[in-house]
Amino acid sequence: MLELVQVNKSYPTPQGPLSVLQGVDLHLAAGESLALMGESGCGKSTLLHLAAGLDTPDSGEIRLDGRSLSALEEPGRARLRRERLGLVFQQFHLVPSLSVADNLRLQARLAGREDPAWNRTLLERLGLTTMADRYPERLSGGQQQRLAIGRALAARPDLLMADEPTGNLDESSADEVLELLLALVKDSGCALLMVTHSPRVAAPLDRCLRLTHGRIEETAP
Ligand SMILES: Nc1ncnc2c1ncn2[C@@H]1O[C@H](COP(=O)(O)OP(=O)(O)OP(=O)(O)O)[C@@H](O)[C@H]1O
Repeated sequence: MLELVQVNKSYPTPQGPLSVLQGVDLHLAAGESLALMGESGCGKSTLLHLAAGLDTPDSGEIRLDGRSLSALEEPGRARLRRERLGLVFQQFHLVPSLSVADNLRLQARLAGREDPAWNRTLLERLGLTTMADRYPERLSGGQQQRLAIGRALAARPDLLMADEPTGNLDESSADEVLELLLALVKDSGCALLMVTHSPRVAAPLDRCLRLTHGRIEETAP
């Protein structure tokens, strides 16, 4: 469902262009889960942002279900993100002025795909039912990240992209959040592309890729 073909990306710096991705090929099938690992600064977030259409490559092709992202202008890419992708980042990016329940349904509402029964199930599975009327500032870090995961899944995306989703949490909250994320991804049948530093986090996923010197290789977690 997601394909990257010979993707190159560099950033301008005062010392000249910094080449981050060099001919990256990646294929993710529907329903498959993939961990993306590599040293800090090797380009994992860059790759995820390109795959989500949040940034554009210098060259190469990125396709979602055979449709080229580069053929779309930003409004088209934004619509595709809203309707097909769920995004979870290390920072939770919740809307502080919206309650837990309203944060959860935000993306589904924007995608025109709100499902109250699924929202209730998500709140329950995430252990947030009794907190539905609270505002995010009154949630713990783990609860905030669970809510961010729920928001990403509420619109029933085909692909969930997560960038170090447990990176801001202590070890026991991280384990709990990860377990929930994987269970919900499995139940909803969506594909998962997850950036992580942790072999432990990567271990339960179907495949693991390592990004080294701008190139991708398949590896054991
Ligand atoms: N907008 C930018 N302008 C210039 N350089 C950038 C920009 N964004 C990222 N970089 C550089 O590109 C390289 C890759 O960054 P990226 O954030 O993709 O790495 P990462 O593997 O996700 O790192 P980490 O694991 O530490 O989050 C780094 O050297 C970073 O400093």
